[in-house]
Amino acid sequence: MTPQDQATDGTPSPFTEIQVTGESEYTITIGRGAIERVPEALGDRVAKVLIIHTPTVGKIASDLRDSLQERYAHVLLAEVPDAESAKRVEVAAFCWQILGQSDFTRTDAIIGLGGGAVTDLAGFVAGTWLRGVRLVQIPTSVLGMVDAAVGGKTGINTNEGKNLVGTFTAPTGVICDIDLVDSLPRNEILAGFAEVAKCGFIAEPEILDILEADVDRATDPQTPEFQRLIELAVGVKARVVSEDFREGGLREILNYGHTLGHAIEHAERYQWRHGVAISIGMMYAAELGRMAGALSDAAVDRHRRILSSLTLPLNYPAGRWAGLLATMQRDKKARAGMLRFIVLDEIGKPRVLAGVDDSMLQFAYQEIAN
Ligand SMILES: NC(=O)c1ccc[n+]([C@@H]2O[C@H](COP(=O)([O-])OP(=O)(O)OC[C@H]3O[C@@H](n4cnc5c(N)ncnc54)[C@H](O)[C@@H]3O)[C@@H](O)[C@H]2O)c1
Ligand SMILES: O=C(O)C(=O)C[C@@H](O)[C@H](O)[C@H](O)COP(=O)(O)O
Ligand SMILES: [Zn+2]
Repeated sequence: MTPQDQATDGTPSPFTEIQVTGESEYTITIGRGAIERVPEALGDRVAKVLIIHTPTVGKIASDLRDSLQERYAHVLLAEVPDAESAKRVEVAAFCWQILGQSDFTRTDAIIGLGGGAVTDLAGFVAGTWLRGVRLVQIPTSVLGMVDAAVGGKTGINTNEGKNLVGTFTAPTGVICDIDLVDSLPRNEILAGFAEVAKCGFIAEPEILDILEADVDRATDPQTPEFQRLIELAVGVKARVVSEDFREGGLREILNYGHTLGHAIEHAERYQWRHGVAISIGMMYAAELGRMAGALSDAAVDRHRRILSSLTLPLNYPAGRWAGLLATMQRDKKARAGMLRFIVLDEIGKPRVLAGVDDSMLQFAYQEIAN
């Protein structure tokens, strides 16, 4: 991962550019006004573009269509249901139908515009149409910018669980235009910061220092601290994905807090924000890390302090353990029926914890149950 402040022709770039390398190579462009870089991200020889978006960003989508129409023969919009309702096979089929009826070929492209749910769906559609067409992600939520749109994981949900169907589909470019989060509700900003804090806990303590110094400035899109945090979190993700795109090992650290977090999302019928569920999941993983013997009380308290400063929840009802445990058996990190968790030995030192007996899992749950 190489942050750059110079464009390839040597002229200074007004944007921060972070490269993903390895199996897939692409640039993540960050900054106010970065949406002007969409044509570069799409690349040459594209004739048709489908912009998949939610109603909440309809105006951004139609402005983007108008600007791209000067350059591309056909620019279409596909408006899909909001939030997790987008991540359903019926919605993917609706998008495939538009692509089929518009004769999209392998040189055409899809843009995912919206929160993480839409970029997950758009990525899945791009990865499956003709076995893969070009994809540019334009996240409009904090969570999309620092995580969902950035690393090439795509997915939809099934009745049995979260993200159970999906692909690894690298985008040809990711555009994180900070202007786009100006309309994002405050509670969505804070939920997105769960994934920012996650990057701090697993790999980048500077993130935690900035959050602790002044959480209001850190979460205000008008401040330099906000953009710095987006860049730091994207940097963590880009570094990990560059080394292990297909989650053979290292990439699992990005799943910190997700084993329980995904089970909570399932239990709440996907009505909870992802970041909110992950906050509880990280508190649980911290308790587990402490019980597994390594994470200090001070580090667990640091989790508690930082997540509550973001007004994120830390607890879940005591009586729900059996159902959560059953759902966690379907976690993608499980191997041969054995649950595996990401835990920390200390801040910035994640590892896999496997083969834990149910009593320890339940004991850790009691620490976060209310
Ligand atoms: N693929 C990955 O690596 C990855 C990583 C993290 C999360 N995810 C997935 O991302 C999803 C969560 O993403 P999210 O938190 O962005 O949720 P989301 O996509 O549901 O967006 C949250 C809400 O904010 C609205 N919104 C988005 N941008 C807006 C804007 N600029 N102005 C006004 N409203 C706006 C959306 O319409 C939605 O109502 C989950 O499905 C999660 O599983 C995927
Ligand atoms: O990019 C990854 O890898 C992650 O695990 C990032 C997570 O924040 C994200 O929620 C991801 O979608 C979870 O993936 P899953 O494979 O557990 O469904
Ligand atoms: Zn996540």
